[in-house]
Amino acid sequence: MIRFDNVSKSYPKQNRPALRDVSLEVEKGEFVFLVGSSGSGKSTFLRLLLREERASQGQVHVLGKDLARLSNWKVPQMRRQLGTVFQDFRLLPNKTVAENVAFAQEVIGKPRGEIRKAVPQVLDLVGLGGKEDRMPGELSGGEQQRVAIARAFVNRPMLLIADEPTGNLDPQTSVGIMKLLDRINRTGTTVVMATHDQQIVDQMRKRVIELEKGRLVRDQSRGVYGYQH
Ligand SMILES: Nc1ncnc2c1ncn2[C@@H]1O[C@H](COP(=O)(O)OP(=O)(O)OP(=O)(O)O)[C@@H](O)[C@H]1O
Repeated sequence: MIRFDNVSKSYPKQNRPALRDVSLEVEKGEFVFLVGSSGSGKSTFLRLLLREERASQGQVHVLGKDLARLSNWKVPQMRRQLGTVFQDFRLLPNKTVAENVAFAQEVIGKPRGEIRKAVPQVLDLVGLGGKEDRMPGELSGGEQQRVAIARAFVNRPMLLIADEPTGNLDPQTSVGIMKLLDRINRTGTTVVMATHDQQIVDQMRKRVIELEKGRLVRDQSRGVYGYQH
């Protein structure tokens, strides 16, 4: 699903790389937490997966494709197989819950009939049945994140990328969101989630990858890497 081979990423005018010599693999169906303090490189890692950034060195493979060799016109096609969820939900404020979710299908040209069927199904799955016609501003943070997850999941992505999805939520609401992400993972969707929330990481008992100053310093399921401070 994901393979990083000796990946480094340097941004212009930064005196140290955001990622340094990172190698790892994530298999289909895994649930992986990406942890590390602020500035450790988590968002950079996720941006490389989405090909919003390109590696300075090494190879990034996603869904079997070497992203450096993927032509620009093929990037949207690759991204269609990925779902994304962010801390700030990123919903369209002037569209209803159902329209927000439908939009993800419209942009990839799904037929109307299919959209009409899929949207209520996925809203039921995330626990928002009956709220189809609400506007995002009328929902709690947890509900807004459920809409965002429904939107990310409606096209049945192979890989769901979540960047601090519980960052704006209280602990109880966060637990509900994590249960939902776990359910989605159990349908076969691989999940990679960056988080600062140690409590969630402890509760969920999933694979944990830790970055520190751009280096991979811990991969819980595969032993400790030999990085010395
Ligand atoms: N677009 C950019 N241009 C220049 N430097 C960047 C850019 N994005 C990130 N960086 C730098 O790269 C390093 C890693 O940042 P990154 O955002 O990947 O970390 P992070 O672990 O996601 O942090 P946070 O938890 O605060 O979101 C930091 O030193 C940051 O300043």
